[in-house]
Amino acid sequence: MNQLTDKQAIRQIIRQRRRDFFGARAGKQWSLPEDRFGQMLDRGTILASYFPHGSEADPEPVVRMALGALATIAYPRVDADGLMRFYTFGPSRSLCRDTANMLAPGKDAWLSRPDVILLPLVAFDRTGTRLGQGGGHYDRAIAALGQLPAPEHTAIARPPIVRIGIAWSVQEHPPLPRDPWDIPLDHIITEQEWITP
Ligand SMILES: Nc1nc2c(c(=O)[nH]1)N(C=O)[C@@H](CNc1ccc(C(=O)N[C@@H](CCC(=O)O)C(=O)O)cc1)CN2
Ligand SMILES: Nc1ncnc2c1ncn2[C@@H]1O[C@H](COP(=O)(O)OP(=O)(O)OP(=O)(O)O)[C@@H](O)[C@H]1O
Repeated sequence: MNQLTDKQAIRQIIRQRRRDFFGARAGKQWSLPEDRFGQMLDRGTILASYFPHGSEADPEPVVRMALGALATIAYPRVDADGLMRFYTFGPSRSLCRDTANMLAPGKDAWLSRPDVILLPLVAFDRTGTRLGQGGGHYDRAIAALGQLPAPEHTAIARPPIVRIGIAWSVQEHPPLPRDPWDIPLDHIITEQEWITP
């Protein structure tokens, strides 16, 4: 099997597992297995979350922690040019359906550059490989953010964006295929544990 069909086969298996797990869970609520945010989140940090879809894990416990630290929350939006960007809510706090048909901040939202990104995923492995929906949205968005110049008047390079996968424990898979464009995760948080490859 080549890498492409490999990825697709794994997506099918894990999506089914995720649906079964989600369907059987009486309480969909979960809490963070441990608080390791420490220095990661504080006033002024921009944290990108996402609106969960279907049986995806809900990043709500992480968002609640971030709001407590006075961080700002951003959400992804797939724009008409097919590129995904991150936005914080504008004055109207309106939502729209983006071109991927996901809930997203509306027209007046502000384009932003997150410091920490929570990534939805289909499957992950312990080395930080992430298998998403197959659109390549997150890999392309993070690659584009990395190319932005540092803020004006500073000689200091931007710190790298921290990437945290959010998943149910059943989405773990033995070593996944990794393509050259796949940007690895720094951490994975499940309802059971915090994994740092
Ligand atoms: N909650 C969430 N928001 C997100 C993403 C995501 O994966 N999850 N994305 C990540 O790139 C972007 C949108 N891209 C997407 C690309 C494809 C599909 C899709 O085809 N979904 C299928 C399968 C769902 C399932 O069973 O798991 C579907 O809706 O039928 C959805 C979103 C941005 N926002
Ligand atoms: N940095 C990049 N530049 C150009 N193309 C890219 C980049 N990253 C990914 N792609 C393209 O996106 C396609 C899908 O990639 P992949 O299967 O890894 O998606 P995914 O990470 O599972 O999806 P998603 O992030 O949307 O959930 C690939 O065919 C690849 O060519």
